[in-house]
Amino acid sequence: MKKYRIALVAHDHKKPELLQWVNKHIDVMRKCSIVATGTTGGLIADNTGLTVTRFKSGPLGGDQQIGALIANGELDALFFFWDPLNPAPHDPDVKALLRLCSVWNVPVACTAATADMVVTSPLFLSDDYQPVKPSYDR
Ligand SMILES: O=C(CO)COP(=O)(O)O
Repeated sequence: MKKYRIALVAHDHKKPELLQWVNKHIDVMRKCSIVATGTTGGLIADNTGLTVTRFKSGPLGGDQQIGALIANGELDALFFFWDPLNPAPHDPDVKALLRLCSVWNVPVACTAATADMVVTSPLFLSDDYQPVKPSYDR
């Protein structure tokens, strides 16, 4: 079974929800190779024992670092619990990250409910399933 390469990101008010979600799916998470933005990654590593590769904090470029993974075909799914109720200083980066998921057909879950469905799908962790990678003529 291949190691699924996932990214975990949450804005501050959503961090408790993401941590709870990670613990709920801890067995699946152990089968994944996990990257995260800085503060999110620290929180998850400290509270779950999972190994997490931490990038910069979101406002300092962490979202863009994850975007680079997507552009390079190095990420299988993004779990991004962004905050719909509080403005982020780096909102352009947030939009850019979500946009790249659409550009490259990368599964992205922005709510715990969607994230539940993604990780419980038989396609998740499956060696057989490869999402169509769009090719762009430019
Ligand atoms: O701001 C973020 C995503 O846009 C998350 O960054 P932190 O994980 O460092 O809080």
